[in-house]
Amino acid sequence: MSFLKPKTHIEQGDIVILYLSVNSMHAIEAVPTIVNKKGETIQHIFQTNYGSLKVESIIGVEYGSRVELSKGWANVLQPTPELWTQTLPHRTQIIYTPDISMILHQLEVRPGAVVIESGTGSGSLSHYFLRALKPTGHLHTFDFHEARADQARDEFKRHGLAAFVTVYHRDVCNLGFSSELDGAADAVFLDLPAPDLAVPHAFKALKLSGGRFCSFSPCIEQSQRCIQELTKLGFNEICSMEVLQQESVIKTRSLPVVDLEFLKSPKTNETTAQTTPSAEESKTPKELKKYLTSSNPQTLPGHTGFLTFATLPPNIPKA
Ligand SMILES: C[S@@+](CC[C@H](N)C(=O)[O-])C[C@H]1O[C@@H](n2cnc3c(N)ncnc32)[C@H](O)[C@@H]1O
Repeated sequence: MSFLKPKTHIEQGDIVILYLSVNSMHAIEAVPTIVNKKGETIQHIFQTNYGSLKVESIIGVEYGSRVELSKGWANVLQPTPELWTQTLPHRTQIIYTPDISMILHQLEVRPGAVVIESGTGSGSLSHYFLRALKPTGHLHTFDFHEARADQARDEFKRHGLAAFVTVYHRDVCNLGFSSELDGAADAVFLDLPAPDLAVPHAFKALKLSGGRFCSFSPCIEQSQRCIQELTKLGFNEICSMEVLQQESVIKTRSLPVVDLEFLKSPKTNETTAQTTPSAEESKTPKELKKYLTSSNPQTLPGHTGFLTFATLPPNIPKA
């Protein structure tokens, strides 16, 4: 139940983030025993690069504390959607925090909002929707892959979020969202290979008072087809964007400095020979000076997908 509200201490059954470093984290379930592949109940020992952890030992421990591993130590953290995205079991490609921040902002997801999502996938984005719309809103999430829908439903239950989400096993492109949801949604989000096929269903599901739409597509052709459908149905404020991270590395560097003082000297025919250094000389660095510099790192996170946003204005007839 560790996703539901802030807690001080780890309780049995909590999902706990075992934080070794910024690039090494694991999500573990705080239970003393587990069932192995042979069906035997065994003690829950979790292996890390810094040795093993007897999981029973963290039950009752304060969140944020440092715990001993057999060859080092780690911190035990309460999970947030951001930490979950970095540690969740991948059943599909997932959406990551930079794109998700833009999605939540543009869809104006807030407490009380009714949001429709498809596909559910690994539930990465769903956890952020749930945090934003609790305690009075609801997430309706759809996936046509039955095992994924079941796993997501089970995960939301174990995370204490079941009251705020309904998981459906359904092909939304062919069958649409449930008819009970017609005119019910404040926002619709699609992460599908053919989002254009689901746009008419999103149109139906949005409230008569209007709402926001978003589709995430790795390829621009998918976005183009989606935009054609949105335009036909009367959506406006249509906009496609990419969230790209541009990092700057700030460092003090020692750089060779060419002495350009000679440029200030008056150039007379007589003195030029003495005051102006030869081309070779002027290229020679005279000394190293320290400068505070800014540059881009060698590698930057690149393209993830195109985010297409649109608004359904109020009172568009849905005949
Ligand atoms: C890339 S994953 C979604 C990942 C998710 N946004 C996340 O962050 O974890 C796409 C999902 O869409 C589902 N899907 C594809 N076509 C679908 C359809 N027509 N109806 C419902 N689900 C569909 C797939 O089964 C898959 O689980």
